Amino acid sequence: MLTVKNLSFSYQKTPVLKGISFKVKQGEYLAVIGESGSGKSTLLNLLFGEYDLDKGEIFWKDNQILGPKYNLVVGYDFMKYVHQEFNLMPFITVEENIGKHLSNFFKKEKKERTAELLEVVELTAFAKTKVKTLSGGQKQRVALARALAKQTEIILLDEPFSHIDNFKKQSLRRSVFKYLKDNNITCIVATHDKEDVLGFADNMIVLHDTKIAVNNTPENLFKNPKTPLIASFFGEFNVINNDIIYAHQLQVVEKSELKVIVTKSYFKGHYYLIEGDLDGETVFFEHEHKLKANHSVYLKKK
Ligand SMILES: Nc1ncnc2c1ncn2[C@@H]1O[C@H](COP(=O)(O)OP(=O)(O)OP(=O)(O)O)[C@@H](O)[C@H]1O
Repeated sequence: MLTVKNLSFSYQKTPVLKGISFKVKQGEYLAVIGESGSGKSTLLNLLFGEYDLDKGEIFWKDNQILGPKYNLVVGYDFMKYVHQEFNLMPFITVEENIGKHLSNFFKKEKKERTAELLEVVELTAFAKTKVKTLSGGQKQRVALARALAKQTEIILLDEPFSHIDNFKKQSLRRSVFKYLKDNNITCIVATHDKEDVLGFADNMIVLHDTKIAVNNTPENLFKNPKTPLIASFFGEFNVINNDIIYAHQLQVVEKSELKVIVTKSYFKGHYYLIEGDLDGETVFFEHEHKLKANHSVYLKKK
C-alpha cells in the first residue's frame, strides 16, 4: 500500500500542493489528472523522494519515502520513475539500454527479460538500433521498458504515451497496463489523456487549486461529474440549467424547450459534433449527420 498523509509542498513561497492524502493498494493503478500546472509532476517527484516535503508523510508499506535531506541518493529499489525526459544512453542499442541495469551474471535471464520487454513496448524489430536514431515516441517506449526491466513494486509514469503516435497508442497502452496488472505492480500515472485512464485506472484523483478535488473511480466520475473541470476531462459538455450534460447525452427531437440554432458541424468519424447557439450560449451535441448552419433544431437529454 502507498500511503500519502497530509502532504504539503512548495518550491518557493506559494504552495503547489496542500493537505494531499490518498492511498493506493498494491497492484492498483491510480491516475493523477488536473490542468497544466496543477502539480501532477510535482506530486510524482515527491512520491519518488526528489524533494523534501513541507509537511506530511509518504509511506510505501513500512518504508517512509524521504527527500534529499535524508537520502544521499534519490530513489528506492522498489520504485521506478519514467520522467517526461527519458535520460536514455543515445550511443548504445535499444536492447542494451533496456538491459542496462540487469546483471550480466545471469546472461540467459537478461536476454529473455529484454526480449519480453521489447515485446511489451512493441520494439522487437528495433532491438539492435542505436537509441540516438529513434523517434521521440520510440525513445519513450525504450524508457518504459528500461523502467520495467528490474523487478519493481511501484512505478510512476509522467505522461507515458504522450510521444506515441495514434497508430500504436491503443495497443501499447493495453500491453503496458496488462503487464503492470499481471505483475501486480502499483502504478501512478500523471496524464492529460482520458484514454490513459478509462478502461485501465482503478481510481483517479483530480488536482485543483493545490488540493485533491475528487478521488473516485473513473466510472463514477464519468457518470456523475460534479464540476465542469471533471466533465472537461472526459469530453465536450454543456452546463444547461445548472446541469452538466455531455454532448453525447443530447439528442435532436421534434420539439422541446431547448431550441438551438446550428452554427457548425465537425466530422468526428462515426458521428458529427455539432456546435449551436442556445439563447446566446454555445452548446455542443452529437448527431449522426452533418447539420446545416443557421437551421434550428430541438434538443433533449437522452
Ligand atoms: N522546479 C521548479 N521550481 C519552481 N517551480 C516549479 C518547478 N517545477 C514546477 N514548478 C511550478 O509548480 C507548479 C506545478 O507544476 P507541475 O509541473 O507539477 O504541474 P503539472 O500539473 O505536472 O503540469 P503539466 O501538466 O503542464 O506537466 C507550476 O506552477 C510550476 O510552475
